[in-house]
Amino acid sequence: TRSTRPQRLLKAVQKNATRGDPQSVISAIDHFCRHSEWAMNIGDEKVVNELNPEKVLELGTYCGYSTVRIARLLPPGARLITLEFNGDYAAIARQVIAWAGLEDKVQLVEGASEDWIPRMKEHFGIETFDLVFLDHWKDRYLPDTKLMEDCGLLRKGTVLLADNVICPGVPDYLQYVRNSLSYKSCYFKSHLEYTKAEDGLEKSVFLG
Ligand SMILES: Cn1ncc2cc([C@H](O)c3cccc(CNC(=O)c4cc(-c5ccc(F)cc5)cc(O)c4O)c3)ccc21
Ligand SMILES: [Mg+2]
Repeated sequence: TRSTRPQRLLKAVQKNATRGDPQSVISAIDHFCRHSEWAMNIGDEKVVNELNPEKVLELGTYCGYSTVRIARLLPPGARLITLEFNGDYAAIARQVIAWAGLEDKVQLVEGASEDWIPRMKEHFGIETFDLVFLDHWKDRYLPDTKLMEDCGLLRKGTVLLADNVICPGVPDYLQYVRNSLSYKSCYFKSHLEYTKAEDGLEKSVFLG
């Protein structure tokens, strides 16, 4: 059977990127996807460099592109936990993350966000996160944000960074973080990966 797109992406990484060099992995994926200048270029690097987060949660790994972009910027000892629901994507992402040499900073967990968010404390010993990157099913952004609040995983200053707030769009989540007194929210305009369609990231700081 034909290879899948994630399998072809992994082959491109193993062919074109240097093992242990995260930047070369990012360039190989950009080249493979012909990524235009993506919201990730504005959002992740700026936010991660400003924040210097120790504990990062990513909801939605896919092939590990944003995982590598964020993890390569983390200081020594910092950890990124990334949740991926789809086993095929998780298998590819593990190899992309390993190729980048970031496996000791990243923990990839297979499963659904709603199952794993309540287990962060007892399973990973994580009290609160400094940064959460939301990039999974768009109808899960809001319920999972409320779940993280209820589980006490957000502290004063925790930053939520949400991808695709315009396309495919997450209207219920946007309405919530922009109107809730518990968040200070701002929008980074960009465009959807591979296209010229408008998209953007919403950065929301939890006020406690
Ligand atoms: C519960 N749970 N917990 C963890 C978790 C992880 C997953 C998977 O990683 C997964 C699989 C498929 C799709 C997504 C969401 N992503 C998208 O749907 C998306 C779409 C577009 C776009 C935009 C315009 C188009 F025309 C087509 C696609 C652009 C984007 O950047 C996206 O992120 C996430 C699923 C549920 C999960
Ligand atoms: Mg996305």
